[in-house]
Amino acid sequence: MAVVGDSLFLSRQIFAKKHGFLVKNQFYGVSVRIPSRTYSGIRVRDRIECVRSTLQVNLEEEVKVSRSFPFPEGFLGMDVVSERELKEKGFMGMRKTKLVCTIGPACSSLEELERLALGGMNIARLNMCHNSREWHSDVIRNIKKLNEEKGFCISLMIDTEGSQMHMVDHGGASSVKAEDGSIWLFTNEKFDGSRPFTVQANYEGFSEGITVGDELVIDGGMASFEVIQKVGNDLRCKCIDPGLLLPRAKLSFWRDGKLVGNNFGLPTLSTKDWADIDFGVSEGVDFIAVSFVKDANDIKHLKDYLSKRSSDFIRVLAKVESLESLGNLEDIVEASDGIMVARGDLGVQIPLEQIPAVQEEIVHICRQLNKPVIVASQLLESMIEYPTPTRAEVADVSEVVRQYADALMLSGESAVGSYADKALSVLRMASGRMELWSRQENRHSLLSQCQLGVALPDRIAEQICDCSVEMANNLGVDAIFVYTRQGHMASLVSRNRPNPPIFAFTDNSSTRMALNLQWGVIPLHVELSDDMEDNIQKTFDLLKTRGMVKEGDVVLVIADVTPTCATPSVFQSIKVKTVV
Ligand SMILES: Nc1ncnc2c1ncn2[C@@H]1O[C@H](COP(=O)(O)OP(=O)(O)O)[C@@H](O)[C@H]1O
Ligand SMILES: C=C(OP(=O)(O)O)C(=O)O
Ligand SMILES: [K+]
Ligand SMILES: [Mg+2]
Repeated sequence: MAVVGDSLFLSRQIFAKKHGFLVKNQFYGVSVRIPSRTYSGIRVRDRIECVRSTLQVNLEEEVKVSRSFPFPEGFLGMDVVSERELKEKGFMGMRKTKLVCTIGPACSSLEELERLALGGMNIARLNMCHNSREWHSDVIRNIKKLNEEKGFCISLMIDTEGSQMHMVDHGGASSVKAEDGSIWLFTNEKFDGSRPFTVQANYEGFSEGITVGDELVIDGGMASFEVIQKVGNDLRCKCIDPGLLLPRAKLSFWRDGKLVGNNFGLPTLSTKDWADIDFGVSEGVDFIAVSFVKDANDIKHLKDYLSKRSSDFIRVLAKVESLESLGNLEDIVEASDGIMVARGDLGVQIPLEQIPAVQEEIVHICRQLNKPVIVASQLLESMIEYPTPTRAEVADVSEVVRQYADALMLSGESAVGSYADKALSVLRMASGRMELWSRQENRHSLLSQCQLGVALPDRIAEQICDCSVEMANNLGVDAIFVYTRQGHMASLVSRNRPNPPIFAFTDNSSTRMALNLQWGVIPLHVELSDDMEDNIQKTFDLLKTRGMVKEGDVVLVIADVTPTCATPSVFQSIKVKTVV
């Protein structure tokens, strides 16, 4: 590994030998951060040429090995599941809503992960609350192995633990019952094993600002207590609503129907979270989901940190799961690369009956501001234990799809459940059915006019995407092809939720993995040249050889690949082409 102060080689071959490898004289496998410019991605060849002329360049930080497998000639990177779906069901049969699975002990072996991959998992989520980094690292290795060897395209997400008040495990018991009227001591004092009627909180300041008469709610309503005495930092409480205390159950305090002491000034990212983030960077994950985001600064701070640490563009998702985040929603959405509606903790901080409306509002704002949104938690909760979902659960999943969220997420259903594959297939079936219904019934909810871009090229891009989707729907084209480096145009097209699938061609590896989260987008890898006609012909030929398009298919083509020598507006284009 090169470090700060190292100088950089002269020849491509020597560089490759040290930090990557050459295949057919093409350079693969590393990205390099050089002062004032980042050289990243797969095709470093041209960039190496320009570095060559500088002769000696100080590396700003260590050279990082990123996406490390060489793409063979003609590599498209279309995941085998989408390819199979296309061949079996045609363009219109392709699923649009993306699926995220939380990986836990019930699905972490290579075989189990492959079953989820075959079932349509687009993103694997690793919840850093649980298990060791070594364990997560093994899962990441397995997912990368499946991508490289079996042709899947599964993106990786880590989810931070965040600073949250909860009970610590109580001496191995899976749960403890709190009976009506029983008196309990809540303390931060550490003790081994279990003590009757004593609960240990994870955070020493947990009782700060709490007064006699406040209500202590466990896991958003599993059980409730009234604070009857404050003894130093400890709280003596009487159970007023009996229930189960599970390991790591969440604690929240209420006064006059309002949440009090919102995590008491704990930082959004703890020391452990920063270490987990560094772990994610070194493992080359695609997304970092930040728990308990309070405001946009939390996100800006992390994005700034990542831009200095990683030469890959790691997307930062904000989890909306606190009262505070709801107050700063638009700013948070704007600052982040996507949102997770984390209904689990949200249900601890706001009354449950408010969740459906809040969810719909967040999904709507994300679409307006062009950010992907995941709806998470308890979608199919009963399937942790049972092989079929309840009718209410299927209705909930379908409602998320009807609202046009980008992705659905499994938590315990896949992480610890007995029927992970079945739960995934319920998501697949329910989303496919609701998407079809929405199309057939023409239920498109049109975007309300909301101009995102300010500069002319951005406004042009937006107009092209809005109009092209109207065109694609009216003409009934088979597919939309978007040529894009950063994925912006692909996401603008996705935002309009078109009837046909969106094939997004990019030469940027992190763009390809990030687009996995976007509704209706099938990300593909292609070497993009400045000659757009050539790009289009090349991809048509490739897809035709693979049997994915055939003569007579009609494709709407949008280009967003701007040659360095031209002004952007000249090259953003839209055309309809028939495959010949
Ligand atoms: N990596 C893991 N190792 C062990 N258990 C896990 C892991 N990830 C998730 N789980 C289990 O799955 C459950 C549901 O996952 P999730 O919703 O992500 O977490 P939580 O319930 O803690 O918010 C967790 O409560 C935990 O029991
Ligand atoms: C997804 C969520 O976060 P976590 O599982 O990390 O608590 C949630 O609270 O809904
Ligand atoms: K988490
Ligand atoms: Mg949460």
